Amino acid sequence: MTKFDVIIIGGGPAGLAAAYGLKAAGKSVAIIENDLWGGTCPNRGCDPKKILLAAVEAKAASQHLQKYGIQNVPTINWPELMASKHDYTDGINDSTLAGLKDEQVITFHGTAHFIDDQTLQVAETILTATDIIIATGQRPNLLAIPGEQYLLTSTDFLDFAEMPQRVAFIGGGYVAFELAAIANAAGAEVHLIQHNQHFLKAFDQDLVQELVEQLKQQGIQFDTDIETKAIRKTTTGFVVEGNSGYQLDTDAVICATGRIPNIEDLALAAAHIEADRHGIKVNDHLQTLHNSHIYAIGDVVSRTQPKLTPVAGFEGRYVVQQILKTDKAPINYPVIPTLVYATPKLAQIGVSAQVAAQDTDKYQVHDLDLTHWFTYQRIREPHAHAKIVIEQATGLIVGVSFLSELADEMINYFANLINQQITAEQLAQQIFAYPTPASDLGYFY
Ligand SMILES: Cc1cc2nc3c(=O)[nH]c(=O)nc-3n(C[C@H](O)[C@H](O)[C@H](O)COP(=O)(O)OP(=O)(O)OC[C@H]3O[C@@H](n4cnc5c(N)ncnc54)[C@H](O)[C@@H]3O)c2cc1C
Ligand SMILES: NC(=O)c1ccc[n+]([C@@H]2O[C@H](COP(=O)([O-])OP(=O)(O)OC[C@H]3O[C@@H](n4cnc5c(N)ncnc54)[C@H](O)[C@@H]3O)[C@@H](O)[C@H]2O)c1
Repeated sequence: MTKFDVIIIGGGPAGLAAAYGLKAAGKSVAIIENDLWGGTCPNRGCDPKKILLAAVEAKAASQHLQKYGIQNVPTINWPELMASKHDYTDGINDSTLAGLKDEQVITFHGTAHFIDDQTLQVAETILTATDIIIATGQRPNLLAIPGEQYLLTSTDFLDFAEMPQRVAFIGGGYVAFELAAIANAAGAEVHLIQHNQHFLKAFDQDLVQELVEQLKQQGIQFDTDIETKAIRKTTTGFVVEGNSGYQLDTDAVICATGRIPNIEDLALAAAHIEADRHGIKVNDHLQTLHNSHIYAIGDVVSRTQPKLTPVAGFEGRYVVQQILKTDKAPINYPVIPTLVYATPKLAQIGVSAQVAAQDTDKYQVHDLDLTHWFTYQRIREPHAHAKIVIEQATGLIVGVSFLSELADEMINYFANLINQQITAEQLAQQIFAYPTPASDLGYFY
């Protein structure tokens, strides 16, 4: 039996942040991973998606400049683009593992499960630790319907050797929107099948509708109020069968109906760890409910904050401080930006315009059509729109919704303004390079 100060289960962004922090502080640290080192984000999530998006963005930028100096819209060469993705992703597992070994973090490859609240087993190896951190993330939720064996996931899509002629996405959340935009730009006939009429629930619904309209104009078909009942294989492809006689012929069906926590293999009961369908239950120190020395971090945690890479890293760093006892305060999340990487991008942070509208004594909403602002006109974006929520008493920006190709950059500037509580007067004391998206910031107050 080998004993460590800390054992971490899961080698994704959450587990790695904790491992490096604890090792740097002198702890003996082991980390266990049962699949690819690096986890979801760099292997089959954020990063590969964003590499594919590079070509999609270039195509969209050219499209917007037709008749404004660019002739002919480029086409996406999918195999070349996929090779560019592999250039990056193929090395992640080995480089992550090498990085851990360089720092003398002890690595185990295999599926970990609890024997008791201080003991874990990986294959034949028994490990014990003073503190244990669960960082096992989530996986796609697959619909339990006839033909479920034909359902593909975001992981399959991000590895497509060829782009199918027709692709159907089930779901109306982040994954469906982002991957549908990529497939459509790559030339596929795309359907997005949603069981109700509500897309991207956490975002400003006016801006969501504007995004949907733009994606429709680009060729994506939105099939709403369709409960998917079955997937049937045919000689040429698949048929998606839904209520009210819905039938869609397609070549690939991607199930994007949310993600579920990786907890089944952990034998949580052996350590009296409680979980629900959203993940492991923790207190506001990220400790599991009955064991103060067992923590859970990242996507596997049952919590209201969005399940994103920077949140996983934040929790990893927080738990390091908890274990080192350098910080005893409950976790205090900053305001967290969220972003849908479609064409265009949709971003949100802080108080939404809908919430602000319920309390007009407290908030004021600036509803800004940005289409004719120099920044957006220069690149000939067909439509750019922001809603800025200002707190009346302080004049501070407390919430932003942003729809534009530039929303990914802008939302981070706003994250900084909001989290640092920067006033219009303080901003006026700064000089930004001009003309840039950042040099517009003063006009949003
Ligand atoms: C398609 C897609 C796109 C995304 N895009 C973005 C984005 O643009 N921006 C963003 O912020 N977030 C994005 N995300 C979310 C982001 O990937 C996750 O929030 C992040 O990876 C969470 O990190 P984590 O360490 O908690 O979990 P993970 O990265 O999932 O890592 C958990 C690790 O634990 C391992 N594991 C599981 N069970 C066991 C076990 N019993 N024993 C040993 N190891 C185990 C898994 O193999 C995995 O490697 C995206 C996700 C997907 C699927
Ligand atoms: N840009 C980003 O930051 C990013 C990108 C991709 C994924 N992610 C992360 O991954 C998570 C999962 O993304 P996702 O799009 O799979 O989930 P999601 O929760 O964003 O969306 C799930 C969608 O599936 C629909 N749905 C749920 N149950 C259904 C059912 N039984 N039948 C039909 N439709 C159903 C929901 O109405 C919703 O539209 C996100 O919540 C986020 O944490 C983040």
